[in-house]
Amino acid sequence: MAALTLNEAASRVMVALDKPDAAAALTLADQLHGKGCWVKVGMELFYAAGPSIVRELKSRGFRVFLDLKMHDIPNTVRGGARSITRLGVDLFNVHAAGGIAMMSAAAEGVREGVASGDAEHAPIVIAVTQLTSTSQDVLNNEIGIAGQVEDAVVRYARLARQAGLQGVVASPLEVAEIKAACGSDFITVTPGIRPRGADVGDQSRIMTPRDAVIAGTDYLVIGRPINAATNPAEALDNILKEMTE
Ligand SMILES: O=C(O)c1cc(=O)[nH]c(=O)n1[C@@H]1O[C@H](COP(=O)(O)O)[C@@H](O)[C@H]1O
Repeated sequence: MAALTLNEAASRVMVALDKPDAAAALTLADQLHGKGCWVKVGMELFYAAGPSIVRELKSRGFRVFLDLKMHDIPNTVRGGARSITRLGVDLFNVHAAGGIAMMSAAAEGVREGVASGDAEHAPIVIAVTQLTSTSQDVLNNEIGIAGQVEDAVVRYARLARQAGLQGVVASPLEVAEIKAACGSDFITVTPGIRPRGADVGDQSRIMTPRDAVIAGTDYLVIGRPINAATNPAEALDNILKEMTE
């Protein structure tokens, strides 16, 4: 495998703007401006700042992953997906646990949003498999799903593919099995990234940035190792350097 250039590495990093309001998120975004990374807007920021934060980030030239993890009846998810598509995000997610009908409805909502003429492009839609905070023990003994985490993840990935979605969110630990089951073009977006020595926090299924690249993941979602750093730009630079080695 050829080593990544810094630009290639940056285009595969999605920095989670997990901040309490628009001002804090935009301060962080401005520190990352020009690096070539994506930004991710999740629940904390979106519920505080609303759709306008997506427009602000798009106007600054960022590619935006809207992480609202929709999980509802198909009709509701279809409408949500239509609204998100009109908002102009580049990628968004739903929960695979909603099943094939729900995930297909998300894809249908995207088509409707594009057909309405209000969207410039169709966002990529991916499905969350098992959250990276879920350990083998919690899966088996708390949630009550038997078997290996990887098998549960691959099962959800297959459902997402069947529903016509373009990829999944999973841990980088599961990328090889997902690609083997769903094809190399099936996109893997992987949180649970921790540089060596970084605080693991509430994550369970983790990998270093370098190992995630070697595992063949398409996108690395990185939050606290960058957004809680004293110097986020420097933290990102260090991670990009590691990814290219
Ligand atoms: O969909 C996600 O982005 C997501 C799925 C998942 O399984 N695990 C996960 O951590 N995430 C998100 O990825 C980010 C990880 O942040 P850190 O743990 O701070 O690096 C957070 O914004 C999470 O909401």
